[in-house]
Amino acid sequence: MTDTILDKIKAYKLEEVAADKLAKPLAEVEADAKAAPTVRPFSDALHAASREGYGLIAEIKKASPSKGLIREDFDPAALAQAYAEGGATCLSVLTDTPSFQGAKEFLVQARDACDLPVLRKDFMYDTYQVAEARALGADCILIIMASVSDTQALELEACATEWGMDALIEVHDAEELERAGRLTSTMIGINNRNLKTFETSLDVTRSLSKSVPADRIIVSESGLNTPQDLADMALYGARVYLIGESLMRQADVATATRDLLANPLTAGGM
Ligand SMILES: O=P(O)(O)OC[C@@H](O)[C@@H](O)c1c[nH]c2ccccc12
Repeated sequence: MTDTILDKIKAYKLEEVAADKLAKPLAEVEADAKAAPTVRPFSDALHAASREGYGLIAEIKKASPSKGLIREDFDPAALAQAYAEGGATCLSVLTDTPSFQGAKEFLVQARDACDLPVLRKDFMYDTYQVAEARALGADCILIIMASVSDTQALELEACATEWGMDALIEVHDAEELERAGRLTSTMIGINNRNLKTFETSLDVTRSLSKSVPADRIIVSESGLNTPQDLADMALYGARVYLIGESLMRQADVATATRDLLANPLTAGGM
């Protein structure tokens, strides 16, 4: 069977982590993590925002494997400030370089420029990467169920908890959602994009949302463009959104963010 994009990413990521461990041993990363700025509550902020209106995790994303370069004029600090000004609840910063032209340094720059909690958006396999996330200042990590075993997911989640961080558990089908139920994190990200094919459809949130237990909060991820898309997802119980490309393509990111979040479908008004 030919490798999927996700298989290829996993292969280079494991090599990268092995090289990073040689360049900077775990003990040093842990020392940096202990000295890092205090954790900002990520999931609490989203819970609170989604009770009032919508919660938004706004993504700082320069490029992607499916779209190539998304934003030429790319300054993580300025983008973080624009997102905060536009009313984003949290930030997501891509730290993967080969596929997304991201960088670890972008996370540091974005977080320093605002008060928002920050998700390290990367492909996580090893608890070394979790300690590294905290050392960079991250407040939350991503666990992609399509790319890890149950044991790995549990290890990554436990490590995030030890460092005081939250975890966003990403799923794309019913089986992954079922596996996510074995973890304790309350944030379930339903990725509308299939990371093996890059096919994107909001039907993924429409169909999986009904199987998410009531004590979890749904984050609808990817392919969201308009206020109508958000209202549509809200009808399926998703009041928190992870959005990158459609905002990254705007000249005025603060205004675009504000416009996207205006007039939310009120909670209970369904
Ligand atoms: O740019 P979009 O279509 O708004 O999507 C954002 C985010 O959901 C997407 O970047 C993403 C979701 N899960 C991921 C896992 C790895 C890398 C990237 C992602």
